[in-house]
Amino acid sequence: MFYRLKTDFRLSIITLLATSGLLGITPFAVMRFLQGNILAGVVDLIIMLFITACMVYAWASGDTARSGFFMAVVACAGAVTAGAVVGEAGLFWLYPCLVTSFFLTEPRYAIFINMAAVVALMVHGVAFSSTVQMWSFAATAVVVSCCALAFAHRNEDQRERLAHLATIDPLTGVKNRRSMDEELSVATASAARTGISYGLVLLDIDHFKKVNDAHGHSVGDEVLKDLVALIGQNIRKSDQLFRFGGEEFVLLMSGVDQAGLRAVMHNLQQIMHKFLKHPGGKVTASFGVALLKNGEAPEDWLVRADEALYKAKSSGRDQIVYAEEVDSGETAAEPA
Ligand SMILES: Nc1nc2c(ncn2[C@@H]2O[C@H](COP(=O)(O)OP(=O)(O)OP(=O)(O)O)[C@@H](O)[C@H]2O)c(=O)[nH]1
Repeated sequence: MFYRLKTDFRLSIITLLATSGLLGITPFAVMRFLQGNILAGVVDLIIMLFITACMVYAWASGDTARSGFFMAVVACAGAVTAGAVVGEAGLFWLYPCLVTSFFLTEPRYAIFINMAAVVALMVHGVAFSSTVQMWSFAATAVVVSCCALAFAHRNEDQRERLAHLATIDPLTGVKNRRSMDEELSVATASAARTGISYGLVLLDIDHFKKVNDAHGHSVGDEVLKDLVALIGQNIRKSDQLFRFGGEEFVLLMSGVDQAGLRAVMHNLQQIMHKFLKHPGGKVTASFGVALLKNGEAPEDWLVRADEALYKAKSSGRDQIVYAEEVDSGETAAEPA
């Protein structure tokens, strides 16, 4: 539960608004029934019921876009009804609703909902004691909405940037290990559902420490960037490259069979031989390749590719080793 609240921003806003709304409205509902103002009490009850329904729907379905939209509509409609039924005192409820609209639903919907709420109250008119008060209310409602829009927009922007930073390797611009874990799970689930075959390549640059030691870390960084650019130019759009860590990368390919995988790997190795260089000469890499088995878990798949990579390293480096051959005990290193 706390995990969902931490990771789903809109769900947390829906929960916060619903909880504070219920806590805030309950005493007024009780007071109105005690004072004999049955209509206002029933309105409060209906609003509370709708708010609860929206929150329960959001938690149960995970569809926070729809429940957020309805929550914004319910909150604003409730505030308008409160203004219409209890008059001036009810107007204050609209302000928090105008602000939260922008956190519950898309800006264009929030603007529309907020405008509709303000116009409805103005057309009804009964809540205002004078025309000046009515226009002051309209002006302050617009100012509050504009500030909320700007704040929500900035907040969304920063959340997107943070999400991007959390999944991208800053040096090479490819996705990081965290994204890889997610994508491997997606791939294994998709293979089980659709039967599409997936290939996994673990690639490790050979003697990279020597490149750093001999030419400096910045040259090493350039080699990593060149490698990523080179691979990016020679794989399909649907293939994904991840930085596994240090000088190790993972290439995830979809819709490949054993023969296709061998052709791609051979081509990649040739291209690296031809184009990947540092000031002292050629840069080579070792590859561990594994085709996803039926029903295999992502961790086991990765372990097989890692074992193949280990074999490639121990067989002299600059080699491609296929996990199937390691499994069957063949000496599988494919020489350069
Ligand atoms: N320039 C640079 N170097 C890095 C980066 N990340 C890791 N390294 C270096 O990569 C080197 C990896 O060294 P090792 O693990 O010994 O591997 P290796 O020298 O490639 O040897 P083999 O893999 O056995 O062929 C270390 O020197 C790290 O400092 C990075 O982002 N930039």
